[in-house]
Amino acid sequence: MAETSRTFYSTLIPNFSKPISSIRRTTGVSPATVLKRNSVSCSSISTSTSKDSNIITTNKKIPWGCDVDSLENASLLQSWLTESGLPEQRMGIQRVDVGERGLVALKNIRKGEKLLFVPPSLVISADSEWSCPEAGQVLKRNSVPDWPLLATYLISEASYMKSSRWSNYISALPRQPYSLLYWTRSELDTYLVASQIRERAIERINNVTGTYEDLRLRIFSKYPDLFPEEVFNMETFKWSFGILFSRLVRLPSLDGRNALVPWADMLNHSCDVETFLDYDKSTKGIVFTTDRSYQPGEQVFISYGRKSNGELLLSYGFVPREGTNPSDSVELLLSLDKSDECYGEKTEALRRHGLSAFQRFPVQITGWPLELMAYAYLAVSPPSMSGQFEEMAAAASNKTTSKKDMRYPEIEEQALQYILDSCESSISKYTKFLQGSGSLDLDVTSPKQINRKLFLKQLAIDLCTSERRILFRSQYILRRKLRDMKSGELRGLKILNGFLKFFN
Ligand SMILES: C[S@@+](CC[C@H](N)C(=O)[O-])C[C@H]1O[C@@H](n2cnc3c(N)ncnc32)[C@H](O)[C@@H]1O
Repeated sequence: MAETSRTFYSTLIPNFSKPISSIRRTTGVSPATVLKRNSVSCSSISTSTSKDSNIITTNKKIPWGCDVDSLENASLLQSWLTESGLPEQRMGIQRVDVGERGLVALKNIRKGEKLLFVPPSLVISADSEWSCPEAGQVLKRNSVPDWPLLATYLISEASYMKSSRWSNYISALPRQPYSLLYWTRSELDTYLVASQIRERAIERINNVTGTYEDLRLRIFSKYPDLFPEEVFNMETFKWSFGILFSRLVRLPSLDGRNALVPWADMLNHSCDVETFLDYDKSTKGIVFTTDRSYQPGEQVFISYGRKSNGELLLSYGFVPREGTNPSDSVELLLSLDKSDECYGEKTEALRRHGLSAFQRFPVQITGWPLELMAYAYLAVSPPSMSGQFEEMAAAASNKTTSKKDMRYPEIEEQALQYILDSCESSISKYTKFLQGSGSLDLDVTSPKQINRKLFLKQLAIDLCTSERRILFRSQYILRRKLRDMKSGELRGLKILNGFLKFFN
């Protein structure tokens, strides 16, 4: 199975590929259609220009969905799926140790077995029928891409409550999915100050906000009967995008279609398994093939993809235990020195290859990518090497196939020292956060807030500990390399001195 088939899709939301224009008002929408909907107040949205602008500050409850651990709604979902054609399963939804609710083996499951068989009729995709077909037609006429289309679809169906065919599915979805979308700006600043995931979360929140604003301006405001603001607002979009980020799956064997797969999306992630959801052409259903055996009562897992702990926190709201994720990585921020006399020239070369004077690169416990090394060469290279700036920038951008293993022995030591300095400055930020995290200001008058704070703090501590561990490893390797280089140089110098003495 292809790698991509296994991943819960979590890239940033695509922007509209072309401007949505020439929208005409449709007629013939029955007001009763709108009245059937349940209203959602948008009074909780903050549009202030404060530090928290673009971020919803109050988490008003969504009137659909359930508590993240509700088994009652999950069993209603199970009954409805069975009535709707889901074949008998070898797993059941239960309360679990990892991920609150999950799928548990009911029988012995062998390694290599195909499980699930969710038929395409029970899958939500961009082609699903709308309870309000006119709303779907408007979005399609305006070429709204899959992600915003599905986010709108989910809200639309949720608002139809029992009249939607997906009502049992939506009732079993978490009312507040775990995701960094639900962290306020000040929570991100406080708890993720050391981690580059903070930037990724801010980018994502801005992306979701921007996507909603785009839809509102270009479509919703022109069709208020189809998209009333009590239903289609920032709060409901935050919910639907939170659901998509944590549950949408990409199915390569169905032309890479993005889909919500009820029942299959009750499976939790484990870093120890390498099995992913996909459409199986022979059985005509969504399946996954087990890569280990399970005893009755054991929780069954899939993989959400080879993601770092930071990426798992960003989309799914959890951090695996330290040292258990072989795909873990930390993003290291590198930058050009503004006082470098070639700063302008280097920045230009980077810009031509889609990079900037500040760039993040992933570092793994096993090492760092060639792109990072190329960026470091560029950052430290002297004016005499300006003829090579272009190839260094190209290699840093990963867009070149040639010169992948480029080496510049004359500046290698400076380049490694530059990476070491960046690593150490990042380590000191993590250490400062981790040392200070014991003395955070907890509000003891509000137990709910304490729980939230403690919960977020624990996630941040887990993330920062795992990210710092990777940096410590890089620091060790870099120091050793530099020491070896220096002792090599010293040995070279001694040999040279010996020669000189001999000839003298
Ligand atoms: C696709 S859903 C899985 C079903 C989910 N547990 C439920 O009850 O709806 C993904 C969510 O499950 C939880 N989850 C999945 N794997 C997890 C893990 N290894 N540790 C903790 N939580 C996990 C996270 O809340 C994540 O956002």
